[in-house]
Amino acid sequence: MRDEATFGVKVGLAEMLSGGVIMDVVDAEQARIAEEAGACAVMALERVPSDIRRDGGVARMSDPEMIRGIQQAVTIPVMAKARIGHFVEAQVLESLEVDFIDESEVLTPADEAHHIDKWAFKIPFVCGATNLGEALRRIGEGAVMIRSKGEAGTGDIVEAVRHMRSIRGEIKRLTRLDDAELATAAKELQSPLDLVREVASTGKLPVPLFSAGGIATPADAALMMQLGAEAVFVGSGIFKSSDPERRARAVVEATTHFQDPDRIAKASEGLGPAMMSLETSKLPADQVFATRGW
Ligand SMILES: O=C(CO)[C@H](O)[C@H](O)COP(=O)(O)O
Repeated sequence: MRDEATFGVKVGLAEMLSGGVIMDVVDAEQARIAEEAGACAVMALERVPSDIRRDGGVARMSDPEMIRGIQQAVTIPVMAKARIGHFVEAQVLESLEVDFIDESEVLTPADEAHHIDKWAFKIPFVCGATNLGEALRRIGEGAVMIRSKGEAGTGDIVEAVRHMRSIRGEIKRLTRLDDAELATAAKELQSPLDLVREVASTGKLPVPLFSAGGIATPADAALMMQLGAEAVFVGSGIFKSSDPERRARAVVEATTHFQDPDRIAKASEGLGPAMMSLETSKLPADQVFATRGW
C-alpha cells in the first residue's frame, strides 16, 4: 500500500548516495576493493553484466551466502538484484536486510507484464528506465531511485547517453506545457498524471536519477554526471578491466570532480586496457538488456 511518509524516508536514503559510484562486486574481496577505492555502495551479484552476456542462460538473484559474505566485508550499503517481476526474490533480499533492491533488466525477467509492487516492501528499490514514461511508471510502483539503463556489460556508453538525454529532455518539455497539455502528455507517457504534474512543476524527478550501463572509463563517468546523473553505477567497466583497483579509484575521482577536466585527465593516466567492449548497435535484438521491462 502507498505510504508517502515511508516513501520520503526511502528517497532520503537514495539521496545519500548522490555524487557517488556504486560498484558491482561478485565476492567479498572485490567488495573490499570497491570500499577502499571510495565506492558509496556495492551491488552484490553473481556475475558482472559482461559475464552474464557472455554466458547466456537465465540470470537470477545471487546466492544468499555470497550476499552475506559481502555484507560482512564492507561498511557501505549493499544492494542486490532481483529479476523483473520476481517478488519472491525481492522478499528473500528483504529478509537478508540488503540496503537496496535493484529490480534489474540485467537479470532474466520473471514476468513479461508486471513489475514488482514495490510499495509492498519496507526496503527501497532502484529500477532502470530508458525514457521518462518508464521512469514514472516505476516510481508509481514505489521505486525511490531511477537509473538510466544504458546497455550493461558492453562498455559502450552510447545507450547511457541516449537514455539520460531522453529522460532529461522529456522533463524539460513537460515544464513548458499547460494543464490540458499535461493530461495528454500523461496519456502519451503512459504515466500517472499526478507524477507528470509534479515533474512539470519541479523540473525534476521526485527521486534521484542515477546512470548505469556501459560506463568503462573515468571520462564516461564524468560525461554521465555532466549530462545530469546524480551518481553512477559501474560494473564490468571496473572488474573486467586490466587493473580494477586503479580504475575503481579513477572512476571515483572523475565522478567526484566531474567538472574538472584536469583531474579527469590525471585520473585517466596509465590505467591499462579498459574492459573488452561490444558495440551496442551491432548486438542482435535478443541480446539487448535495455528493452526488458516496459
Ligand atoms: O545493472 C546494473 C545496475 O542495475 C549494473 O550495476 C550496471 O548496469 C553495470 O553495467 P556495466 O557492467 O555496463 O557497468
